[in-house]
Amino acid sequence: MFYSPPVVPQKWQSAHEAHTQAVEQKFVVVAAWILLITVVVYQFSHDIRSFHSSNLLVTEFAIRMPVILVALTALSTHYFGKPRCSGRLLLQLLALSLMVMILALLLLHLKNGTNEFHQISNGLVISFFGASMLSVRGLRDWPLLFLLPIATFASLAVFLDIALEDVGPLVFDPLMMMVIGMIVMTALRHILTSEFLARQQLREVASTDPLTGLLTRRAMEPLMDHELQRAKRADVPFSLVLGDLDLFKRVNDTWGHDTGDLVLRETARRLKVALRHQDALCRWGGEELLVLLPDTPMEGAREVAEKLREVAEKLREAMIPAIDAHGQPITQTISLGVASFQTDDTVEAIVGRADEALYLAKRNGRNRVEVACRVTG
Ligand SMILES: Nc1nc2c(ncn2[C@@H]2O[C@H](COP(=O)(O)OP(=O)(O)OP(=O)(O)O)[C@@H](O)[C@H]2O)c(=O)[nH]1
Repeated sequence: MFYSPPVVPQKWQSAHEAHTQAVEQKFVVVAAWILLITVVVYQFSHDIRSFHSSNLLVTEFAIRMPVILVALTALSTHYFGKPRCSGRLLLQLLALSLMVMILALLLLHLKNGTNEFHQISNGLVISFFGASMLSVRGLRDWPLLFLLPIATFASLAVFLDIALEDVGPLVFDPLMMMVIGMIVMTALRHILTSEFLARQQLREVASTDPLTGLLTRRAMEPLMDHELQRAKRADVPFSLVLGDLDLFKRVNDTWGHDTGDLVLRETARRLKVALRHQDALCRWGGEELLVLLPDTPMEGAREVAEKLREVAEKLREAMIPAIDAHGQPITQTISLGVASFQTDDTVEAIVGRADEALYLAKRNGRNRVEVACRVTG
């Protein structure tokens, strides 16, 4: 195939959906302004356009009304937040009301036998192109935006005894514009998706520690902020566990930096497997790891920390094949400090308390868990 459209991997599907919705929200504002201005201009520019059906002015205005109302609704949603309508729905309504308007105008002029079809034909070309540009979701929108209005129009034409042969030449150009519009919109959508994928890849590189594959400290900070806000708003607990590999310098000094890296990587992998899906584990510093435990009070966090300590301790058996060349097993343990959210907390304060608890764990002999004291106000 000469062209393959960008494919969004499963893991980014929901982020891509959010991105598409954000694009739709912006797009709808531009589209609403353009439609509002053009429809109003067309309503009041009959003389300039040598459009002589002034007796149909009121009927035409009624036919244009749905577009005006949908555009005003879209602008009101954007500027005042009310009514709450999704961008996609508004785009569909804008495109649909545009199609209904232009086909109804065509029907009106055909029925009344006016001779201004070159004007109507121009309007059809512009409207069909416009509606196809509003179909942000591509061909999925096509049946609703084109098939339904055109089928309704054809049925009404037959019902009103309008010969469909007379309509054919009028709709040929607009249908071509519809095809062109769909192609342009598809290309635009693919460009937007490619940009989204490039941005996601960059973000993933920036948020992943290359040695351990864990989140970086920078990626963890917004997660902690988010959890702090949620805890304050919804009164749900959360905890942090700060872990530090014990006497890690000795591993490096004895076995070399490469083996140190291996121990660090394997510890990180095993701790990650031991955590729940919603927990976040990051490399906080050199050989320091930080765990964010949402919806977890102090006691639960202590249990998790104890489990992590045991997992790290078992690393000794796991590492034997990896360091077989040296002929000796590595003993690697971890000390952990636990701190939980308290009213009026800040992220820095919780991390600070977890750090103090970790310091205590080191002082009390390493390979142990300590819990930060409650700060009473
Ligand atoms: N191999 C390797 N070593 C690292 C990495 N990051 C930090 N380190 C080492 O980790 C060691 C940390 O040593 P210290 O801070 O003295 O602490 P420790 O030896 O772990 O002793 P305690 O923390 O008191 O138990 C240093 O030697 C760092 O060079 C890394 O990415 N790879």
